[in-house]
Amino acid sequence: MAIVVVTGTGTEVGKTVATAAVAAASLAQGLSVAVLKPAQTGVAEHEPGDAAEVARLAGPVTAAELARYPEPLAPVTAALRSGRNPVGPEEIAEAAAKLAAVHDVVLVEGAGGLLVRYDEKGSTLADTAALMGARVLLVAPAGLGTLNATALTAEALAARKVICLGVIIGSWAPDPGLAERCNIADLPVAANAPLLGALPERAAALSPAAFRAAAADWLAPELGGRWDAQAFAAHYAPAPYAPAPEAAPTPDPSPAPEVSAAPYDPTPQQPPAGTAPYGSEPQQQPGGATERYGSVPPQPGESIPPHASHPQQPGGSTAAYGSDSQQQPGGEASPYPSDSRQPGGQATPYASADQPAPGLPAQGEPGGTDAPAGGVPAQAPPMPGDRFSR
Ligand SMILES: Nc1ncnc2c1ncn2[C@@H]1O[C@H](COP(=O)(O)OP(=O)(O)OP(=O)(O)O)[C@@H](O)[C@H]1O
Ligand SMILES: C[C@H](N)[C@H](N)CCCCCC(=O)O
Ligand SMILES: [Mg+2]
Repeated sequence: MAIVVVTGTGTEVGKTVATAAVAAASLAQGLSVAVLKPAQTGVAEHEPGDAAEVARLAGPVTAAELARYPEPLAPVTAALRSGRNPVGPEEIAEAAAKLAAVHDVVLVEGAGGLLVRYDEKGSTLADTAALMGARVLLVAPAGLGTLNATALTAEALAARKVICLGVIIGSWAPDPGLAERCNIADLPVAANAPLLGALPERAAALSPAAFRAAAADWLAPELGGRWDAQAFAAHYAPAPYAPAPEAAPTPDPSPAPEVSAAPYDPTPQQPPAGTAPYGSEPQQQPGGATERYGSVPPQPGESIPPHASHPQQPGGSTAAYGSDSQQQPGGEASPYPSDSRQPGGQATPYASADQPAPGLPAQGEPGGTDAPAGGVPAQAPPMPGDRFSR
């Protein structure tokens, strides 16, 4: 009934694991699920491919592959080198349509990123999604470098008028760094689509039973889960930016250099090594602080609101995506809260930055799936596959 294409910012970002989570959440809702991996590369004939991995983790799905090429390469390259036929968008669309006729949800997992070539014409998964009129889930890493790849993928989708349902973080570490924490707010901006989930780093290592029990904790209600984007953002929000205190001036013990009255030399002087050559030397501020952006430097004790002009979600709020899970009080796009509390002082289900979020097991804990999902919005049971066709 609904065909959803799962792409990523690249290879090895967690598309298969995310596909398995979406499949598991759908199965738990009583939906029938098919997984189609049009071109499986880098896997020998006797080995399980990505579709089989989804079935292992998620449960009883129909797992389909159209072509398999042993070398770990882009599909068209692997096909040509192996002497086998490439698969193109028409063949993929036809197979997906057949599966969609008898399943509620069909998840089509690409190979690598969106613009990887499938055939000699240069057809890509993006072209295939456009041909099928299917929506796309984008799996992205959390860390530094993800924003550019996410924005590029979003642009490529928009250029083909393909709708991105949202972003899933393919692997969320128990000890995320500053970039990862900031990217919770920045990824939806880069993608121009909401954040719809985050899979814990060790998700694929869970037993199938633990994976199935926890999958809904990692996915937003739009994907059949109970993951709360706002609570997740509040829990992991980084501390507001605070400039390092200025170092107290230290007395210079060396004697002052003697100044000799040199005769005037009219030849141009070379700038000292390390000086910017283009006349764009940042202005030096009193006190030695370098101000690059022309704004007034903070005074001691004055704090700067983090990303005060952070752009809002499309439409000024996140309601455009059929969920208000990311909406902030007053319709503001998500700022970076400075503590782990919900507006109004209510503690989030994420007790502290040191505690794993629900469904995100701590190191060494098996599963960790029984944490309460306090504050989770109630979700009406969807019609088969309808969440993907809004
Ligand atoms: N959340 C996770 N927990 C545990 N392992 C993970 C997780 N995400 C990814 N991995 C591991 O990282 C590797 C890449 O993940 P995955 O196979 O999902 O990537 P992919 O985006 O599907 O790549 P491909 O382009 O080959 O299809 C796999 O070995 C997988 O087991
Ligand atoms: C072998 C690998 N795991 C994927 N199946 C194929 C990834 C192709 C990536 C091509 C590229 O973007 O350079
Ligand atoms: Mg994969």
